[in-house]
Amino acid sequence: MTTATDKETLGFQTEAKQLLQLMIHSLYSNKEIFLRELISNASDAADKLRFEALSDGTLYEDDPELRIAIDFDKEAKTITIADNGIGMSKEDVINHLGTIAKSGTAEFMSKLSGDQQKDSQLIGQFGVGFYSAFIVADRVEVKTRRAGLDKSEGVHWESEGEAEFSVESIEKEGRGTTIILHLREDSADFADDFRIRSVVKKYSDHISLPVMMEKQITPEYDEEGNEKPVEENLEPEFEAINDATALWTRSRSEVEDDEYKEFYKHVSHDFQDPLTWSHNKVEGKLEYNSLLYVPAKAPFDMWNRDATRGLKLYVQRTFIMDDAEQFLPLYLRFIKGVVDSNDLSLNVSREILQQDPAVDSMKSALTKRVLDMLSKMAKKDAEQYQAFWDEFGQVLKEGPAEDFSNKEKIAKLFRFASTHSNSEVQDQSLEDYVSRMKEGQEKIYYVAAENYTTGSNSPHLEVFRKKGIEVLVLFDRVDEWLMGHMMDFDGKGFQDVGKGELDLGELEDEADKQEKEKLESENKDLVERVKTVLEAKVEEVRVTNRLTDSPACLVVNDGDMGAQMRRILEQAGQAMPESKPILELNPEHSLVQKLDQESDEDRFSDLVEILFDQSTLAEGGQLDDPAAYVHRLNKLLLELSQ
Ligand SMILES: Nc1ncnc2c1ncn2[C@@H]1O[C@H](COP(=O)(O)OP(=O)(O)OP(=O)(O)O)[C@@H](O)[C@H]1O
Repeated sequence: MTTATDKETLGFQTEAKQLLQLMIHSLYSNKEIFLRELISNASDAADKLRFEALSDGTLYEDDPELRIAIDFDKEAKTITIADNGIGMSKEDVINHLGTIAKSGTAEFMSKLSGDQQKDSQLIGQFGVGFYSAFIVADRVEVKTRRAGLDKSEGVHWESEGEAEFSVESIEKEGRGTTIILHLREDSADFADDFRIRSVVKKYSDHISLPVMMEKQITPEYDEEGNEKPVEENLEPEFEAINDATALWTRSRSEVEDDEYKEFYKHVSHDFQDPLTWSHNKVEGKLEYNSLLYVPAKAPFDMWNRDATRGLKLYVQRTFIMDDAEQFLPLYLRFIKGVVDSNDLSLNVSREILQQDPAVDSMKSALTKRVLDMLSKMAKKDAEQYQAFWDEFGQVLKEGPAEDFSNKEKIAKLFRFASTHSNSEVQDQSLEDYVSRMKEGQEKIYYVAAENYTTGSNSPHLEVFRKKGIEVLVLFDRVDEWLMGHMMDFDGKGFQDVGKGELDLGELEDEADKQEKEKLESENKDLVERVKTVLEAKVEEVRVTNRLTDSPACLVVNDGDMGAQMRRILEQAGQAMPESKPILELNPEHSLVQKLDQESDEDRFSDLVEILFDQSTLAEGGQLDDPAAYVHRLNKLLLELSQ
């Protein structure tokens, strides 16, 4: 009997095509990971079925024992991986196996350089999934049927991993997905019992689903040492080739580091090893297991607020949902892992999670775990912690605003660039800063700028350099906003060196104060003259002893927004209330002294305008009228050269 087929040939989405090519070339040296990826997908499919079956038991049909079965054919050079999980409908197949419906794909694609070596690292970060089949196969077939659909609604997908794939309806008795890999000549050695077993053991031992293979018949010998004939027509026997217990339910002492690492790759779809992890069993009022990982690299979509985040939630070993974001605060969104609760109901939904007080207690306990894990890492391995900080520091900086109760703990994890290390690497902790504070120093000083160079060369730092006082140089966009939420650390307040009158507290000696008063009275007239010129532009003019090399600088009033924060908000198109800076003059500087002696009012006013504009430029600001500045400067230069 022949039936009309509905076979259609479709083109891969452009990104999928590019990714396929890249993957085949770049993952060549680590071919065996295809098996991990396909087993991981099969295990996810089993989890999804288990979850849907909670509300509709008929989905199990008459096949409730979930498993993955692997078979191979040496002659035909094929490997077959079959699961009886949720399966896919025709629409699912077209959507999932013809496109890459992942957030961050476009961004990922734009980062590719065309240099295979560099790109292969990126692709690892991106996660390879189903397409990894094409690393070893030049033709891949998928036969699948979604649980609950009629057996006539099976689908056959096939592709050679070039530009196209075909889909066609088929009859499929059992639900779930069977993937047949037609191995490339150079990968034919994977069609081998020992090879498959060892790869599965290596990568997928921890999967809670049994991976079954046909038992090999061990030859038996008679007393004379001759091999006994094997019984014909013997039913093949299958055995699980992996451990098949959920890794997080095992005790810590039984789990090897390599197993933790492989499990991480399974839950996170990451390609690299995690930096560290924390595995805990909690008993008492609430009972749950958690296994939390810190990835080595930030995902591409970390800054996308809609990006997936959160843990995999299990209830009594049953998978409930991916991306359960209720268990960790937003500033820890980079953490991956599993939480398995004994208290929640199997019918729990996202809405219920949001209201459940037990979830709140778990969230605060898990948050502490993560913070402890990070501080342990910082103490144990500074290099590793630095790698973490470089990737995730900026996210962690959202912490004090979101999580007031852990403010001090989070602050201990921060690292900043500082005048102490004289480098833009953010590797100085607040504890270290405090331990280096000068006798009588009451505040933690910082300067905020567009970048490290502008910050560290800011005129505001001159007096601090002179007195040997350390200043933190902040240049991440979130920094000033962060400082707005920090208040203090270890009882010491934070002070923006570009804000308010210079107040060095106890660090200023009596001689300094007297000197300043003397300068103020000596320069009273000058200050008044400058004020008249800049009346429209500044709030106030005063003399200062904070400068050594620069003639002048701008500061903002204590209660006002810092200049850098203002610039960021203005760039983002926010309308800002009018606010004028304060101009501080260094009366010791010869330019300022010359200014004082200038009797020509026009020339005086030009010089003052130039000083003002230069002070704006020195702190990384932009001039309102750059052409006027250039014009005045050129006038001066001409006079000089005459
Ligand atoms: N064995 C399977 N059973 C059911 N659905 C599957 C199976 N394998 C893949 N899929 C579907 O195809 C989709 C794409 O799989 P793929 O492995 O490419 O990406 P992923 O698993 O979503 O993410 P990653 O690339 O990070 O692994 C899956 O999300 C799933 O919906």
